[in-house]
Amino acid sequence: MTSLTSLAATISQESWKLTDYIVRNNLPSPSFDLGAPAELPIPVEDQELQASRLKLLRAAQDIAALALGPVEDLRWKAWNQYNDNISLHAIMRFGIAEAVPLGGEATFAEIATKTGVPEPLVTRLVRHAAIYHCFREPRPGHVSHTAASAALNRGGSVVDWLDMTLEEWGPASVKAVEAFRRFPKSQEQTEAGFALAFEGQTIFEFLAKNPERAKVFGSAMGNFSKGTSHKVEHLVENYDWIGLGNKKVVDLGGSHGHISLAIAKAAPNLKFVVQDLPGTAADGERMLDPAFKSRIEFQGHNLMDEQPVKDADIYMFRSVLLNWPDKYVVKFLKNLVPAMRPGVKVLVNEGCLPEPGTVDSWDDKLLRSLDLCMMAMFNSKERTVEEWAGLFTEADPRYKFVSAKKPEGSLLWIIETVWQE
Ligand SMILES: C[S@@+](CC[C@H](N)C(=O)[O-])C[C@H]1O[C@@H](n2cnc3c(N)ncnc32)[C@H](O)[C@@H]1O
Repeated sequence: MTSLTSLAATISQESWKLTDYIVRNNLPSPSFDLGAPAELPIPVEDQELQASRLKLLRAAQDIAALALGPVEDLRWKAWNQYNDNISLHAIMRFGIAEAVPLGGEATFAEIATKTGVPEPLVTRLVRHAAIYHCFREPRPGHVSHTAASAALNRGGSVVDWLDMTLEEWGPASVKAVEAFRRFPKSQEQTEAGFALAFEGQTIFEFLAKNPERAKVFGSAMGNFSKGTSHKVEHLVENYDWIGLGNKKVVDLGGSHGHISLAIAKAAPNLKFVVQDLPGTAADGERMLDPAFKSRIEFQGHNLMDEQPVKDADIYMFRSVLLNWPDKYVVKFLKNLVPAMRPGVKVLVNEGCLPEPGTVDSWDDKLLRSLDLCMMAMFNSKERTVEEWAGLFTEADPRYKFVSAKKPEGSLLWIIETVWQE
């Protein structure tokens, strides 16, 4: 049972553990100020410290909710998320962080001149964002940076992440409830929240027509793959790629080939065919390190069509099937059947929804948020291990489930099936 005092004790205890590590290692203290580290300086591989950090985060969230009381908590949850996004969205869209010099100050009028946003609006947006520690107003009318606004000023993947989230995911999520009210049993991407928000287009059609948005998406998602929970090393180090020897792997929906490349570096006898929609495959081929040209080939291929590579030993889907409703996953697996021979494997490297209460609530929230995000964007979902196994059986009972394992620290599981006649 949690109470204000036991949560406060947890917060105090876990804060001390983290502070002790930071002080003993002479690391900079976490702070909102400009110059503070952009990430909490705790090593990602130190599981004990990371567990402390999770306990602290959970307890801090829970104590805020208890201090509000259930009704106020619900009220503020709904209200704050939308309002915080207005200021954050505008700051990102109009480049307000870039208009303030790092280490200096800018007046509201100067920011208005640089960004073209009227001064009264700049004032309202910045004063709102300052409450969540993005900018400071050290004296009336003058703006300086905090650690968060400085990160926006420096640009890079965090800005791409905000850009993608606020420009595309936000509108899709606002339309999600309308989508499932209008199309309650739909398994079509064209009836998802995203399509309702973007003139009936699927996200893939939209990105194909808007290359500048595709670039932002690519950068934001690439960064997600580098995050600890999705990093490619989990797949490289937790499957016996070297033991496969001299085999051929087809990487379906492999984008620009960064996953195949990482595996190719670790297993020098494997060859790869990276398949994606023609434009993406062509870009991947152009970008490929010439040293790998003899081992990694790119091929334009639509998942909707029959698999053209018939002599591979492994067909791999990595962060691809979660974008598709069940009926399409079954279709994609059926499209592989003409290429199957006894012993050929299909690997799926995707998230698996846990049984409630079996994983840390922070990870649980991340997975369940991804599940809702998949619903809003694609009318698809995150699946349990049993649901994955069921889709293989539905596609063809000759797919035999071998194993499902979750590498330590990874949110993506490695699910293996083998073809048996
Ligand atoms: C979320 S990305 C995953 C990329 C990569 N596998 C990874 O793990 O980073 C999904 C990929 O599926 C591709 N894709 C979407 N629809 C497709 C289709 N109909 N046929 C082939 N690829 C498709 C997209 O272009 C994109 O590269």
